[in-house]
Amino acid sequence: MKAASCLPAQPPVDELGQLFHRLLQEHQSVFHELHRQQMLVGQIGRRLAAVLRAGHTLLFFGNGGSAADCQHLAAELSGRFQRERRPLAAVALTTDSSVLTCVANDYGYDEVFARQVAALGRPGDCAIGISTSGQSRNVLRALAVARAAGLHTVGLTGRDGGYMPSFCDQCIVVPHEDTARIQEAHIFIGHTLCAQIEYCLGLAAPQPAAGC
Ligand SMILES: O=C(CO)[C@@H](O)[C@H](O)[C@H](O)[C@H](O)COP(=O)(O)O
Ligand SMILES: [Zn+2]
Repeated sequence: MKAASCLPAQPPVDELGQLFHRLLQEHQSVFHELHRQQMLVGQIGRRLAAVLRAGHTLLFFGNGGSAADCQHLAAELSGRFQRERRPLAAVALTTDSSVLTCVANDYGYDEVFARQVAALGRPGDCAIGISTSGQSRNVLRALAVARAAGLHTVGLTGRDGGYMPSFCDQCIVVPHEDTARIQEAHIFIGHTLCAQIEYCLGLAAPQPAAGC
């Protein structure tokens, strides 16, 4: 075990304070931008609710931190979010290491999500790709396969959107350069979508969302 004397004598209060100050400013500008896009968030939430109401499935996919977001959001829906209610059909395509390693090894990493979408996706389902850069080829490939198979396609992305908007029926771009800030905005959007799904399906206490 490391001796306590290895720790700095004083916590770097000024640096931490500056960091928090900068993060607050960055979050303020990101959330200001999301506020501008709230109509789009509402439209996507209503569309996802309609997909689920019709007995279809949401398929989530992304890399790294976005893979974690996919699992997080699929769990909110198939497991539990804010209310006791029936489980909803949502799955993350990022979790089965046997499928991921088989497909990457035999067909290439670009195919790891596309092949699962081809195997599992049905017309009327919704494919949700998450990529902070909008440049990840495996995410773009899966969206292309989904669209060709008659799935609705939704993207969460960042920076200038990369190629994502042209692969998606509905796409939210978080116009920030820092991957961490984009991911934080994505999980905020994801939670908002979960709340709206529960509201639209009559599964939660009222929240301000019209026209479900
Ligand atoms: O979480 C982080 C960085 O915050 C990383 O794991 C990050 O998700 C990975 O580098 C991803 O491969 C980036 O892919 P993408 O978001 O550009 O599609
Ligand atoms: Zn991250």
